Amino acid sequence: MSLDKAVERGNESSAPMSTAVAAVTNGNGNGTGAAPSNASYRLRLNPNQDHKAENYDDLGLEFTPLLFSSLERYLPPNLLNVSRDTKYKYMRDILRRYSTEGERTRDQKHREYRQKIISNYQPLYRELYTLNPSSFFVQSFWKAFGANDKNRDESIRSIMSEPAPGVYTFDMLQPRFCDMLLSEVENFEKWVHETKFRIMRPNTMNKYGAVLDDFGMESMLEKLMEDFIRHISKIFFLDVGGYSLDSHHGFVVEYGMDRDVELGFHVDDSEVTLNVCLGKHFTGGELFFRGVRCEKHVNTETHPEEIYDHAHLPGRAIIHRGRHRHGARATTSGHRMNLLLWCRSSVFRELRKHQKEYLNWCGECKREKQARLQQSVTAKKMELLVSQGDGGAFNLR
Ligand SMILES: O=C(O)CCC(=O)C(=O)O
Ligand SMILES: [Fe+2]
Repeated sequence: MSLDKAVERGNESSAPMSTAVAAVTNGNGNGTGAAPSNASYRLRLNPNQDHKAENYDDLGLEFTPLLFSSLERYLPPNLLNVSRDTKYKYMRDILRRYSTEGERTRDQKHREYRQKIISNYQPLYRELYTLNPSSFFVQSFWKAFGANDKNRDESIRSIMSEPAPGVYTFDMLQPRFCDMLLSEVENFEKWVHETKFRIMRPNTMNKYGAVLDDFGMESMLEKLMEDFIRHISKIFFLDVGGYSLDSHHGFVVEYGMDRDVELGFHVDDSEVTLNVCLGKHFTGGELFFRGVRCEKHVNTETHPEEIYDHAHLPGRAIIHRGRHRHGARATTSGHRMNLLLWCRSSVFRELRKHQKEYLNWCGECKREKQARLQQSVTAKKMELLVSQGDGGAFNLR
């Protein structure tokens, strides 16, 4: 089985720039003032949580305005209270070092595309666009997140099943929420059809489905990632970024005889993927998993213990590493829609560039490491035996 990488269409590098790591050079707030030379731009290692950031909505041509509000908390202390314009220029110059002009133009076009949809599409259910845990989630799910830090981990663990290593399932969405989201997507597609608006599909492997972030659900899904998925990731996916997830791609996929039928074997462009079935009635569509792999080992064979098939149930979620190879079998009757949240960590991606060998999350790297260890233990044993043998021979002499 050869494998594809499901890549977000038209927005392949949409993870935010890794300001938290790459641009950060000192943690002691020794900023250099309002007009530094290119080499002396500094950001703090940790954000100033008490600082109230400015609004940059009217300056959002080159980068998304939210990026400036988030980055402002990382400014050196002597820059926090200078004019908004000075802060803007300082941050813009830093951000420019992390993308090419082509990438910036593409991002800008994408923002304009979203803006065009959002200002023309009339949502069916406005309440879906703001995260409301008590009406979105089943009680067991959102209650698990209410505990304090230490108990939270325990209560999250208590609602999870791990049917195969690295794959977790749990009840998540209320039936009413699933129905409303299905209707909202149908309503959006009706609008797309009527207005002949050309929309971008969720990724390179789907002809159907819709990107929820593109028609107004971006901040709701970001909150879902920040307040819920990051906590899960901290417990189960520390090796691929854990709590550091900081951007997402949220979409629905649609299957049926008149839609996409199946989804080929692939890895996601994410560190952690949340996949929740919304319904409606269907047969087939099971997910199949075949082990976690890094780029180098992505096409290596599957070992029996890595084989796992998952049947979808409306409202039930499955969460896994993006690099966990998987696909979806044919939906043989009815209509299946699933909510997908690909969560990414810019910190993990930055660190990953410097890590060349033995990735602890890749099944094949782990096996190779184990084999090397075994080899060196055997070699050591041989060495000892030989030297003892020599010794023995010497004694006999
Ligand atoms: O069909 C599904 O439920 C899986 C979708 C998926 O793996 C993806 O979009 O990355
Ligand atoms: Fe996938």
